[in-house]
Amino acid sequence: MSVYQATASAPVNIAVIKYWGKRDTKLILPTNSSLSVTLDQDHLRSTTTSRADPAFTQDTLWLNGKIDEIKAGGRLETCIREMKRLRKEIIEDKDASAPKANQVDLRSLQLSEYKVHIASYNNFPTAAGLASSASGFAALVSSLAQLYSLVPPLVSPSTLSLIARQGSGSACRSLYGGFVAWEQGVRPDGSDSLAIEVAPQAHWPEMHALICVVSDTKKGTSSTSGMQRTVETSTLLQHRIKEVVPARMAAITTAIQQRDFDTFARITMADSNSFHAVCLDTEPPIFYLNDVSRAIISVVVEYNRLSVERGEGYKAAYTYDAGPNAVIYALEKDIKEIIQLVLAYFPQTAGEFKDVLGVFGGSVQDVNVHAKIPEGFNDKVASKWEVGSVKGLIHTKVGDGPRALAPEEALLNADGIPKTLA
Ligand SMILES: Nc1ncnc2c1ncn2[C@@H]1O[C@H](COP(=O)(O)OP(=O)(O)OP(=O)(O)O)[C@@H](O)[C@H]1O
Ligand SMILES: C[C@@](O)(CCOP(=O)(O)OP(=O)(O)O)CC(=O)O
Repeated sequence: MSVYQATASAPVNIAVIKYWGKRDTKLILPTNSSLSVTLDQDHLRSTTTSRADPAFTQDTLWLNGKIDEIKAGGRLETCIREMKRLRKEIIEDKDASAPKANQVDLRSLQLSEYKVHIASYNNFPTAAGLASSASGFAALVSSLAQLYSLVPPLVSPSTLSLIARQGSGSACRSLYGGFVAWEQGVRPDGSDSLAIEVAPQAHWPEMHALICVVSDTKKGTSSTSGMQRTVETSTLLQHRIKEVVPARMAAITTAIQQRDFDTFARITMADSNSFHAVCLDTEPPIFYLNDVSRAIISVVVEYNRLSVERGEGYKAAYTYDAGPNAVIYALEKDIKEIIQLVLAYFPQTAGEFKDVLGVFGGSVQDVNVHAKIPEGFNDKVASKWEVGSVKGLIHTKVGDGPRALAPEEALLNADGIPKTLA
């Protein structure tokens, strides 16, 4: 009997214009458009295998080897149901004699009527403010799209993004590589609230990112509940939605198209600040940044001041999601200097984090030997922190969209059970 199984991986994305607020919590329709950079899956990714089988008795999902309950009416159920519906609508209803591999078994069920087993694995901490829900739901939708043959040119990533969006808003942007906008849309049914590609990865491959992991534990206020509270209580959010974001979306799109890093950096930092300002304007206030986050901001601000003084314009852009971890965007030519600077203020545990060693062209036991403050930098802007204040550094760059993986990469065994559990 045929095996109906597919594996896909999907990237994390980190927004430079932040999504914060829903106008419809069930359909996950945002109060403003947003824009992100997709990060390289060679570093951070979710991998998901989906399998449809007439012998399965219920839809089941394992996340990192543990069953994740698919609650009725919940986000996982919505995504799985919508992918089955799309399969039925686009393929099965159109062609009763659909290709054999997509067709029937002894009980005359269509593929979309089989129950599915899904195994997913994140190669980085889940629910720690590293956008696991974004890569996770994008990988889920991508693996089901492969399984159900809902692939281009029949189905575009934008169409799939409509479904990933209902898993987690930011997930819709992980359906594309490169630079991606999530257009808020106006229709009440959400059919125009989708992701579009602003520029592919190849347009600006020099865009690198340094993730400073300040905390890898579960955060206090989830994005979902935090943004809802902001919508209900913040007056500043209304100004952000109406006046601030639309102009920034247009300006940063142009900056990306023109590969204008200085403007890209100014807008990115301004929007991170605006997002954290509306968090503070929430009742009761929400604090995602901590003292380490703020020290990183001070270091980046001084670095940019020096860069302007040198006539080079802004060279680093910090941005923070709903947690204390910093993502610093910078061009490839400057990333080494920035990593050296970060090491000078936030020393790493010797021998542990090797994710930044690539730029130093070799391996040493203690990455801290590379710490260096550029000449002319006012080193009083922040104090030097203890080892471990920044727990890890991940050097990555702009990356591609979801990938279809080979059968050998499957996370399910021949019985449709995660290989790690068998
Ligand atoms: N690989 C995955 N497959 C399916 N669902 C996932 C996957 N990874 C994460 N999720 C879902 O996303 C939730 C975590 O989302 P949450 O928003 O709390 O954290 P985060 O995405 O790391 O942070 P943020 O979105 O604020 O950056 C998990 O509890 C799980 O429900
Ligand atoms: C701060 C953010 O990262 C918020 C992300 O929120 P989520 O997409 O995690 O929220 P839900 O739609 O409720 O799942 C900004 C962004 O990614 O644009």
